Amino acid sequence: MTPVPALPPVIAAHDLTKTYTFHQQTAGLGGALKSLVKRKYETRLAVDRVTFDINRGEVVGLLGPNGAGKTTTLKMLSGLLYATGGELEVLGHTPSDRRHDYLRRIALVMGQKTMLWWDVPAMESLLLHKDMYGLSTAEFDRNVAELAELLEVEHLLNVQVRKTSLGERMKLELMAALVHGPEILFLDEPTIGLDVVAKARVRSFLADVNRLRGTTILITSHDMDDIEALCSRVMIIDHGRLQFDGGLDDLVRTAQPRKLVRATYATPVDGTRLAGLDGVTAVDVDGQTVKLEADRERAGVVMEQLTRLGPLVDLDVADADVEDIMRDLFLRRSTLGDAS
Ligand SMILES: Nc1ncnc2c1ncn2[C@@H]1O[C@H](COP(=O)(O)OP(=O)(O)OP(=O)(O)O)[C@@H](O)[C@H]1O
Repeated sequence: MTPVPALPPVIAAHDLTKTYTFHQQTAGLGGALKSLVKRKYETRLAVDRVTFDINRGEVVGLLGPNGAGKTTTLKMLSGLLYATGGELEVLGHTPSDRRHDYLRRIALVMGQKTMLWWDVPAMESLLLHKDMYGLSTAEFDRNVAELAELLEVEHLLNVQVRKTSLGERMKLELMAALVHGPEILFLDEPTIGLDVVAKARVRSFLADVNRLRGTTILITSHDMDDIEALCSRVMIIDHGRLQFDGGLDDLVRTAQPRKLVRATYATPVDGTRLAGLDGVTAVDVDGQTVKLEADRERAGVVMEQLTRLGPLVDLDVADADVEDIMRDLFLRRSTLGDAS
């Protein structure tokens, strides 16, 4: 049998770099005048030699603390910013060329920016997209019907956008982004500010879009539930550098998260004795219950100590959730960085 040739990645970034050049201006009129005469330029390395490939149909989470370079990366991929170094090819295009046939195949949704006109119904904006992307009426009608049904927004299409709620507006934003049938969807914090129900709706919609249309999705989010629900692969960026690229499971293994331990005793115990133990943190004693966090490799010793504290009636050991793992990871890195 002839082997099936591997498909090329839809996104290929090699040593992708972005340095911002900007000038600092001191506050007030004096500062403004001074900066007119003598400008002091500064540079900031926002994305630093990042290399990755993404294949068609993947849903990848781009994670990192504030200021890590996530939005800058998405903006370069979608062609809003040019890269200052490295190579970048998306769907065979150089994004910053902003060619129409490239823009026709991608979409960028930024949770805090709107692409809908505020004072008119969303349908007006959708019709504008129809013209902009040269969609036939049949294609447009089909896409609008499919997306409106998936998002349950049929009743909102003819309502002035300013009269919709935040959650409703995000659904309409997603609709506007997807009406031209992009192959790649770049999402920057799509669930920011939404309530629990709206977040869940957006997540299941995105999962449907990926499954039904095969849309490749690259998403940034500070909400780990978004990532856990959608992404099998995560890339972690910190200080502009790619620190991890792999499965969510691998991340949990690599990060060696601490164990969360909860021990309940038949009588009140003096759990403070555990506070001095190597690898033990966050000891909380409440009468007959002791809660603590233990380093994975010290867990055995800690359990042994717990059994010696008193008559044990229940012992519960769990892994930290992904959110804790990320917090740990970034905290550890910044502490290491500060120390060096
Ligand atoms: N237009 C700009 N000019 C100068 N510096 C910028 C500009 N935009 C972003 N930066 C800087 O580049 C770095 C990366 O910013 P970026 O917005 O990509 O981070 P982020 O990971 O998306 O953060 P957040 O999670 O807070 O949205 C930060 O240090 C930021 O201050």
